[in-house]
Amino acid sequence: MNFYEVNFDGLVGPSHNYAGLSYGNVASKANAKKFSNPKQAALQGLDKMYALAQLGLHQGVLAPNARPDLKTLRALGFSGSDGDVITKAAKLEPQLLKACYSASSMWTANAATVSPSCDTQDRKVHFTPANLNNKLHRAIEVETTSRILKQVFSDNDYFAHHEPLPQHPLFGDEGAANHTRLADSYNHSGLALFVYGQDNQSDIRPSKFPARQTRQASEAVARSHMLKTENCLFIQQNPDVIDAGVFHNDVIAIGNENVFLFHEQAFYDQQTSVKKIREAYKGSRPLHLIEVSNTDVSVEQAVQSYIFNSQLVSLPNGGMALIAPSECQKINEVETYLSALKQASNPVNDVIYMDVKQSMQNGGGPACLRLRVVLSELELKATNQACLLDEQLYSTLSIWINKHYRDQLSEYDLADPQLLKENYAALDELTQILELGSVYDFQRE
Ligand SMILES: N=C(N)NCCC[C@H](NC(=O)CCC(=O)O)C(=O)O
Repeated sequence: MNFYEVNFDGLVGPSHNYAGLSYGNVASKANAKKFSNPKQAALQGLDKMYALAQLGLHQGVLAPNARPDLKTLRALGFSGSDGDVITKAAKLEPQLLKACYSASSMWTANAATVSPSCDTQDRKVHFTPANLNNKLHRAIEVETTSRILKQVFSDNDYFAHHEPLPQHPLFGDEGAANHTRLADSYNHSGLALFVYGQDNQSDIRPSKFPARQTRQASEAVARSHMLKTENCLFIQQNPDVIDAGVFHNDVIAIGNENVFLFHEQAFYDQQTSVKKIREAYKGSRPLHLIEVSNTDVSVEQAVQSYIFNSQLVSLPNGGMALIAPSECQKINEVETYLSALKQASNPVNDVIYMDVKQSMQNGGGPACLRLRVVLSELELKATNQACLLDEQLYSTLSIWINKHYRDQLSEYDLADPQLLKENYAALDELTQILELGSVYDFQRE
């Protein structure tokens, strides 16, 4: 049976804004307080999805969380009408209001870890929604994200949904951003490569910025997903690059099928880590381990350009394409490296640049915006078809965005209770378009 990788991109929500909420994420801090353009952001994301669909790839859409998150604000003691809650929070705790207004669920690489059925011992596709424990604005995503995933992959014969890991720093889990699968092809069982920032039993950790993913979290996910021990590898990210702004492994490495592209300084004790990957890989096709040297692209350039946050996709007619952020074209060394990469003897034979600047300014490149789900033909049929992008859905979503989204948002707009009404009206309509039922708190009260 055929298996496909389906990219489920997060639709950028109508409250997309720059709040400087992510300590350790250089772009988030640098662009704090800047005006955002929600409509443009959502259209950029949708255009990326459409471009991939036009390459002949299966493309899915994941609905955003509803913002503002009134449930959290009410739990923190803000009471009265919805408008009262917003007004009081804006006055007394503007930072909390920003956290509850973040559109951060757009970065669905952090929505969950997913293991395809050819890797799991019960032959189901397993999902663990990420607890995103390190940041408040992200930790509040998990409940709704989990509901959405259950609505998209609802058939229990094919899909297994786990509870998120306990909300405690010991089990900080950031989902697929720290997980790569290396295999001969999507049809074959593969090596689940988990990259963690910190092992709670070791002192090797960054000194400045937080390590968001723990080894203990990755191990728990691998256990729940019933992966074979011999098919899992846990390696540590280089703490120094976390301190340089690499807050997830997908900012310094990218894998697809039998290709793994990574920076020379990506991992702790890199030589040993790479040796372990080579030994653990059981495919019969050659594994392409492509190490990018610091002379070709420095860590700083990698963080600025997000070269490793490209999507590496297998094309229907053979070969692979790298879907890179257009910021890569602004740094000579990076562009030169990418031109050489597609000429070199490896499966990557095309580089396609994509403009997702609105997301990039918050530290989210093309790969952050998508959750990869490898599905067999039958599993794909069992998936909510209203969430799969075709010409019709592309056009419906374009109209929906143009109708509901504001052109511009500043932090002061978050204090306006009218924004809440607009957002909820838009999302209510979206759940009908994507046939999700009542996934939002405001629809369930
Ligand atoms: N690399 C991956 N997979 N994801 C990128 C996530 C970016 C996100 N930015 C933010 O949450 C910024 C929000 C703000 O500051 O307004 C984060 O740091 O968690």
